Amino acid sequence: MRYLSTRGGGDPKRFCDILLEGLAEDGGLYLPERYPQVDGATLACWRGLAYHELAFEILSLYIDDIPAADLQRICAQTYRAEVFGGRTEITPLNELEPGLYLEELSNGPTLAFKDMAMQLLGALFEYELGRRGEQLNILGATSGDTGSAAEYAMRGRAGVNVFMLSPHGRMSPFQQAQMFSLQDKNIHNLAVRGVFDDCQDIVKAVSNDLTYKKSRKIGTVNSINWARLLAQVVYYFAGYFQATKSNDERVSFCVPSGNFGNVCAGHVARQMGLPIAQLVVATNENDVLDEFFRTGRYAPRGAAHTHATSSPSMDISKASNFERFVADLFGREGARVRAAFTAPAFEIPAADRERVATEFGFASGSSSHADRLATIRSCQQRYGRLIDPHTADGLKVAVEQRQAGVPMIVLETALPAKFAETLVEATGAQPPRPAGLDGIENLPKRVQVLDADVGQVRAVIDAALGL
Ligand SMILES: Cc1ncc(COP(=O)(O)O)c(C=O)c1O
Ligand SMILES: N[C@@H](CCOP(=O)(O)O)C(=O)O
Repeated sequence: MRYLSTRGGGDPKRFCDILLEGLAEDGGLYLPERYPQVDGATLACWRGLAYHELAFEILSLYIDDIPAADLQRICAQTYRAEVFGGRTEITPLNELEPGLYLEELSNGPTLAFKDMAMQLLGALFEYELGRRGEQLNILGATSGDTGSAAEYAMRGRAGVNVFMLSPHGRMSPFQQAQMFSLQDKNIHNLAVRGVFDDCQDIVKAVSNDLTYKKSRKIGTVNSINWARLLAQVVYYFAGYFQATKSNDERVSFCVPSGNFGNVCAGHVARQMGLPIAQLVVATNENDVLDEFFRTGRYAPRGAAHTHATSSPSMDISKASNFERFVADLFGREGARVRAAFTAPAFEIPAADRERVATEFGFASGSSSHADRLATIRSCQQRYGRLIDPHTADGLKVAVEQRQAGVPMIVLETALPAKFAETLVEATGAQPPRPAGLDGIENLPKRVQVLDADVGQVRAVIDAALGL
């Protein structure tokens, strides 16, 4: 399989090259030249596979530069019950009521869905860097969960340093503690005075300076990296197999969304032929994506118009991965994609708007603080299940968008323990904490606070590398 930039520049590349490269040289994001097609016979063979076996089957359709035996071993070592809360299914499906399901994606080490891909990415980086005898300096941006998942996946790994930018004071106390309490020498936390989008802009600016990127060996763990998305495709198949008995059935997914990585993985699964009826994008008050799906206009907002909400990991107004979907919508016309994503905003023609829903199956909705609290409460009362504020955004929108006769799967993107304040406001009680995490907020913290300034970030990287 070869990979091409959404903006059409550069030559086709192989998987392991783009794994280490992250952002494409022309500022675009990598996509496979085509989506491998999965027919009924293949689905029938995959039904009943263990999660790591399913992961291997899907990954091998996209990765032809790692020997099969090695990839099989990496998948088996990554997707083990011990790493994912003792659950052998890895992403168990819970029936809330007939036709409405919650797929658990947050049983990994940092209690959010990011672990699903990040654990694999850590193993892939270590494998490929070892093979090449190289080092990688990861520059990442987080609104709360990518950061800790990446740091837990990369801590102590040979050949990898992590520099993680986060919006100063905007993550929950638990999220901050998870990241900032790590004392490993290869982990560097940089809190930026700004919002997540400022952090992501800095990551892209540093990566777009090709001389700097090459000389410092800068890579990425954000969903900028195709490998992140590819790993996330697997749990759409796993959810589908658990919710259905035959491959003639269709299901819909509702996905709490911010940077559009998670639902973009669903889009890839659907393009491969997984029988998905709808992909429902659920946003919080930062509803740029919902606005697009309702109106056809994509208008990213600045920091002043990005609200601090009680689902803070989705406080994003410039959805990086949206470019991948638009590349498919525009028939991979690189120049058109570049024009759209270098403009302050863009609007798609009416004919394309129709295709977004009919050909690609997208729908959307948004949720507010009051909705979130009400949904957490009603989910606990009706189904006896505690959910986190991001998952609540998803459940609220899922219930609104459900279609008769089509099972709806809501992706659970984090555990309630990460967002105690909102859980207490909704239910009056502290959410339970998995063992070993009591008092994490009181541990000593290691973090540097910086302005939203590319120069300051580069200076920290250079100092850490002894340059
Ligand atoms: C808990 C949680 N839910 C939802 C999202 C949104 O996912 P995405 O950015 O892939 O759209 C994030 C952040 O990415 C998150 O951390
Ligand atoms: N919500 C994310 C934001 C970054 O998203 P990514 O999927 O591009 O890594 C976070 O928790 O950091």
